[in-house]
Amino acid sequence: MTPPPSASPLAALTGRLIVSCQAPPGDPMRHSDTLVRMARSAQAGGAAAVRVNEPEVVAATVAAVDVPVIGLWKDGDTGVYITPSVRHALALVDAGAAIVAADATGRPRPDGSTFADLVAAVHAAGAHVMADVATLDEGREAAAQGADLVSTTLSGYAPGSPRQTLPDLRLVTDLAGAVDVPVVAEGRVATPEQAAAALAAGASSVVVGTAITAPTALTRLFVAGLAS
Ligand SMILES: CC(=O)N[C@H](C=O)[C@@H](O)[C@H](O)[C@H](O)COP(=O)(O)O
Repeated sequence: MTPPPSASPLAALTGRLIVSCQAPPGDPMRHSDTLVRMARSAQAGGAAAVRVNEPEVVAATVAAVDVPVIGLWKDGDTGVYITPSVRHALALVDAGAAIVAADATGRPRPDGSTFADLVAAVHAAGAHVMADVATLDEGREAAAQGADLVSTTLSGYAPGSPRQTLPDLRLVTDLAGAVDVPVVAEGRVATPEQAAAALAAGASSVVVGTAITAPTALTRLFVAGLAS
């Protein structure tokens, strides 16, 4: 197994907030300069890192912020769609991502590769890997395959995980007790109190997306609140 690059920039994430600066297909915010400005705002507010979709946006963000950029490349919206192949992962490293986030659920990947192949390729290219998982077993397996961080990103979205409106803090605690790498709480963290609870549950860092960077989704919540 190719050894991972030196510990930096992982140490800078400990106990800190990571802001996911993404917008879904069709959303008016899905515009490279807009997303870069979101990332700059996140940095100005104290984020330790930003999580950014697609190589073009990653490259523009890397040029605009001083914090580490976690790159992912969503391709499709079913099965393995977060950085599904080695090609996607290496494009993110080429774009300047310090950390590549990728699906580590163990489902079949479109290029027939394994998560371990992706880890080896990213490490050889000089970056780190954040494993997006849905279950404890997937997190264990991802860490055994060389992931540098394990994130609860896919809990509630991939098979075998509970559907819920709250963050999966049970999974955070279970992972923290089972793997030697930092555990990231990600998915449906909607308030500062929930973020703090995630750290207390054993997370090393917390990712917040929708609650900070998604005005369309947040507006819908208020509109629904007025209608009820
Ligand atoms: C499941 C999936 O595809 N999650 C994606 C991963 O990058 C993003 O759409 C989420 O916004 C991100 O994980 C942050 O979560 P939340 O927006 O709930 O704070």
